[in-house]
Amino acid sequence: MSQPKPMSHMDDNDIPSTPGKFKSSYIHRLRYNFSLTKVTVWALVFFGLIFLSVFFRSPSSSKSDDPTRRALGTNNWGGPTWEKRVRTSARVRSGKGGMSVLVTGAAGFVGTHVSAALKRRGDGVVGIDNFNDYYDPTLKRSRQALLERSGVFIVEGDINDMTLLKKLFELVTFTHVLHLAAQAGVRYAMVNPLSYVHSNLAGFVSLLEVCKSVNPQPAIVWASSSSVYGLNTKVPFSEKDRTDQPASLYAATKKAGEEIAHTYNHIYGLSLTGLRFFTVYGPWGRPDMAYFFFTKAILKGKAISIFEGPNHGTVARDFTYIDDIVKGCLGSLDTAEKSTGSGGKKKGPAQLRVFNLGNTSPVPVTDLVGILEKLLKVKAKKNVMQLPRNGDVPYTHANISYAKREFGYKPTTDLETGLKKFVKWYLNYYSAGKKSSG
Ligand SMILES: O=C(O)[C@H]1O[C@H](OP(=O)(O)OP(=O)(O)OC[C@H]2O[C@@H](n3ccc(=O)[nH]c3=O)[C@H](O)[C@@H]2O)[C@H](O)[C@@H](O)[C@@H]1O
Repeated sequence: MSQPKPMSHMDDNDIPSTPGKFKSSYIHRLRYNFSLTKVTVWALVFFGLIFLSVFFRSPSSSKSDDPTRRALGTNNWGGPTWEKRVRTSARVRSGKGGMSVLVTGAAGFVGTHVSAALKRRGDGVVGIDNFNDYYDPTLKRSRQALLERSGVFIVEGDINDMTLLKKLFELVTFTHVLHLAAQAGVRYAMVNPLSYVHSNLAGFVSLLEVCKSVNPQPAIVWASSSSVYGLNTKVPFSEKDRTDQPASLYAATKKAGEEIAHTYNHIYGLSLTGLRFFTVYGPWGRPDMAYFFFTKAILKGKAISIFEGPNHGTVARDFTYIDDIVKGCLGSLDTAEKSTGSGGKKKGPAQLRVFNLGNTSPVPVTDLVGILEKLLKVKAKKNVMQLPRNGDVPYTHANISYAKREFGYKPTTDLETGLKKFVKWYLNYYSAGKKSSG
């Protein structure tokens, strides 16, 4: 912005601010003085308001209402060293002929496990994650360190940043995208609904927009959710069952994601596979999930709320162990066909699939608590209460025959075995490093 001249240097020949109108020097100076004072006053008011809004904003409102609050350090990318790290991480192990995968949400629970598994078998992997603070970001940083040690680089950025996504595709010819970045959690959707729109809708569309334009287009495998079955009562849930009655905004955004996937497949020839995960649990899991925060509360002697259905009905979940989910993700990636479009144009029909990835063995939440009590050797303080109207559904149960047929998906870990591994990790992680469990 140009600065006003100092008063002493102003003369009658100065060009008036409104062309064509003469202003005397006196009036000009008077106006200049007056407007300078006005500008100063308004600037003070403006900066004062910014100061007040920053320092007196209530922590709860900033945490719950602003979806962008979760985006931390999204501009931390670029430069020759960064580009080299991206390229190195994406490199397929020589002689392997494997895939090169962009994993979104790579510092998340499922993202970390699948990225590590891909790298182990020789595929190239580049992660992207915005490290938001929906749950303890130090856990995400620990997962990042774990991946770093196995040679996976996680780019810090948001999937809504299309410039960043385009840059990544400029640097690497990704054959596949495993899209796991999302705002997860059923109940939090009532607290911060716009964060679901930001990540699960806008973020997904941004990613698809970039994928449809690049050449060659990658095949995309992405995380939907068992919650899309919503109020469906026909069990076990089959991919053919209705999914038009979501019980939470979270479920609605995942269902919308499935319809958006259909559109991008139809118009642009993108190969798209949606995975309906059923309550995934295990080591390095998500602290917002019941098995995780129940463990923490039980160990601290704090009470836990256990939901039950009407007339003391059982609330149950088809809890699925992380290793089984990893196998399902790898199977989906391995059987994903190539996208058919190029230059943003469809050249022929492309693959469009949706799979249930569950355990086919629902367990009541009361049994989950019983197993945790046994493993932790501590009696839980239980508050049994009616399932609140918070987006939770009473029951989930996956029919997995489609995934079995397509890529031999066969879960092998029962809840007790899986929780044993989780508890072992939990005790080790939170005691060894003296980390706080949030
Ligand atoms: O299957 C899925 O698609 C979903 O699985 C989980 O959602 P949810 O099954 O509700 O998992 P939790 O939040 O861990 O709840 C597990 C069970 O514990 C119950 N619960 C939860 C919280 C609580 O305080 N008490 C309680 O009894 C819930 O009603 C539910 O039956 C994940 O949080 C979602 O991100 C995921 O999409």
